[in-house]
Amino acid sequence: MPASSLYIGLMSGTSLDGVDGVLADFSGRGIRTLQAAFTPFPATLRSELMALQAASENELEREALAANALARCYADCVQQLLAQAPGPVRAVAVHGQTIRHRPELGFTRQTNNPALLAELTGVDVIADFRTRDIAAGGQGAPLVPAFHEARFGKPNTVRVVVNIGGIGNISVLHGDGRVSGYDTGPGNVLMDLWVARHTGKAYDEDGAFAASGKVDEQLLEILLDESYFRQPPPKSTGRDLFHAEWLDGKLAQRPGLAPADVQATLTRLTAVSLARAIAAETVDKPAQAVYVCGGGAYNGVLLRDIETALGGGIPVKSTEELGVAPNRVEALAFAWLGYQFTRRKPGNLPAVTGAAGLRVLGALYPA
Ligand SMILES: Nc1ncnc2c1ncn2[C@@H]1O[C@H](COP(=O)(O)OP(=O)(O)OP(=O)(O)O)[C@@H](O)[C@H]1O
Ligand SMILES: CC(=O)N[C@H]1[C@@H]2OC[C@@H](O2)[C@@H](O)[C@@H]1O[C@H](C)C(=O)O
Repeated sequence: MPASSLYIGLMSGTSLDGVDGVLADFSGRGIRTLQAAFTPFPATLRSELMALQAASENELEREALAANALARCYADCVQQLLAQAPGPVRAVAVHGQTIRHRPELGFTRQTNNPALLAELTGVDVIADFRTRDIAAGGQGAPLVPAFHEARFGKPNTVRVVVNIGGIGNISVLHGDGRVSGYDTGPGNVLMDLWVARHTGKAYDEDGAFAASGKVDEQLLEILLDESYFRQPPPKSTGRDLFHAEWLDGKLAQRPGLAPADVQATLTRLTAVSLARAIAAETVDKPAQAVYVCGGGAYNGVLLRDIETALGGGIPVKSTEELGVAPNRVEALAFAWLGYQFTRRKPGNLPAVTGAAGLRVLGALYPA
């Protein structure tokens, strides 16, 4: 019997909202998503994962316990997908939960318990996708550009794929096989933090809170005065840099603003930092369109801000137009990375991460 071409991809990203899963088919032509599922994190796990983003008391033990709880959430998501699978699933490819990302120190940490996940699901698990790229001198991130090229690339067409999760990142598909990309800075992470502080909501639904305020140009300049934005690629970032203390330090330089005005300005910050990165990477040939994925694709104010920041001449669309719903792209990317692993094909792009060469990414935990 030929090996199954069905894979499950799981991604739980910097927003810490839960785990997105897809069941994908890599048989024949194309990459097809058959089903999708989402398992939200219980509030206790979410707050513990948030706490583990920075040094704290007894963190070794707490990380191990959080990894066990995380594996149970992953298993729940996998079970939902297995129940709908038309045949046996070859492997589950799981990102894990980033709790530290310090490539400049030679490490990144995605907490996880893939052995427990294999035990709970009875399916091969492929995990730990970033460390090999870092071992080869790379950033270990972003990894999605190779997948974006495989799924969304079109010959002789310059396309930009923008992921707006907690962190923002771009993939520029130059249409001639070249791909560039990097993390641009905050995606939703600062907006989420601010809206939660002032309204108690987890995120700014369709940018409504931002729309009720106005951008403060002075604060925007203060926020943009961050060396990360000026740093040349390869580069990647996370909550290690863009956290509450970072924001509060900036706001202290421009006190007394209405909360809605700060939200409007944070939305603009994400848009401007993305647009500047896109412009810098497409100087020789402008992009024909920008395709947005990640939760930020559901924020209309942010999308309009990006279009304006790009100068108005480049259409900003959803990856839905290319056949993949925005909230499925990252999980599908990990299913693809799992597929690459089983074929012993590389998952990284040295031109993006800065690694010394192409590498097979991941480690196998057999069922
Ligand atoms: N309807 C909506 N309106 C506005 N924002 C939304 C909406 N839905 C989702 N979001 C935003 O998207 C975020 C989740 O995005 P996503 O799941 O892509 O992030 P992630 O995968 O955790 O992060 P990363 O890609 O950085 O690892 C939410 O925290 C929220 O800020
Ligand atoms: C270290 C880490 O978890 N990085 C994430 C994060 O979320 C978005 C951005 O920062 C990106 O670099 C990456 O995720 C995607 C899946 C990637 O590797 O391409």
